Amino acid sequence: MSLLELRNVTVRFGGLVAVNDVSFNVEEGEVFALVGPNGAGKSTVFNLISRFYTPASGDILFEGKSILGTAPHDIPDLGIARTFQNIELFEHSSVLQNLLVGRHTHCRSSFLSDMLFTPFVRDQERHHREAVEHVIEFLDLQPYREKLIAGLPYGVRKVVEMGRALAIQPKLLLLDEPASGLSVEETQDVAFWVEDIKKVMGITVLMVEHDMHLVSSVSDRVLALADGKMLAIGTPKEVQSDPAVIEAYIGADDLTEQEEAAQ
Ligand SMILES: Nc1ncnc2c1ncn2[C@@H]1O[C@H](COP(=O)(O)OP(=O)(O)OP(=O)(O)O)[C@@H](O)[C@H]1O
Repeated sequence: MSLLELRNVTVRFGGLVAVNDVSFNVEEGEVFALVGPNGAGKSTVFNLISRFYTPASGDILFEGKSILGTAPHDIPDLGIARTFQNIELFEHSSVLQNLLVGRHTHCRSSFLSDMLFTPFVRDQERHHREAVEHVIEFLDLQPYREKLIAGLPYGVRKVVEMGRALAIQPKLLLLDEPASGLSVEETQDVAFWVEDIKKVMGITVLMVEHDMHLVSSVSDRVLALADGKMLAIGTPKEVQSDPAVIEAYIGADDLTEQEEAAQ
């Protein structure tokens, strides 16, 4: 059984087919990348798995069960955590607080047990702390733990965003353009984190990424999309040399050049 499976998924926005009959499986323990030119449907696929969107047809299975009946706020409870392209952190809270907030979406205590601070709540609290401390250690965030997000460099915020998702201790981590806006050195760090998330933490990773160098260096398998359709699926090498993929990227470049020339 695959960890995640999309079966013939189609998404429409009015007359536009943003995702067109897409099927793929993500196996436990792999790093799987979604690539494709702008507007290919990558973010829409992420938003489907997060349950922000519901497909017009098809099914999405996590650990063999359909998640289409699961509300977006219950998705982390299944073991799926995500980062966002435009970092979504509490700007005026510390790194530690942001990571703890991530954990608390997992909290199973009731309002009454919280108020009474029962042994169950104390146990949960300790468990949350331990999980967060582990992530801080893992991502080398120790120097920033008490710092407010608002004062941190962009590259560190990206790492905190990843930490917030990891603090949930997910089975599947969705990384939405983890290298966007980062320098070459910072992107190399992301490659190391992704490798360690897979090898040391044993977490399966599904990522959307434009940086093909990063994609080739960390991904086990890649799915290329264009105009909502599947173009190719396979190892990074197989996908990069696929004629349909090359064509889609060249087509996209031509379009960008035409748009630039028209301005
Ligand atoms: N909420 C929405 N309402 C209407 N159209 C949408 C919506 N979200 C996405 N689209 C359209 O669906 C198509 C796929 O968009 P999507 O954002 O999934 O592409 P993408 O591959 O993630 O692109 P990028 O790399 O630029 O982020 C695009 O044509 C986009 O304009």
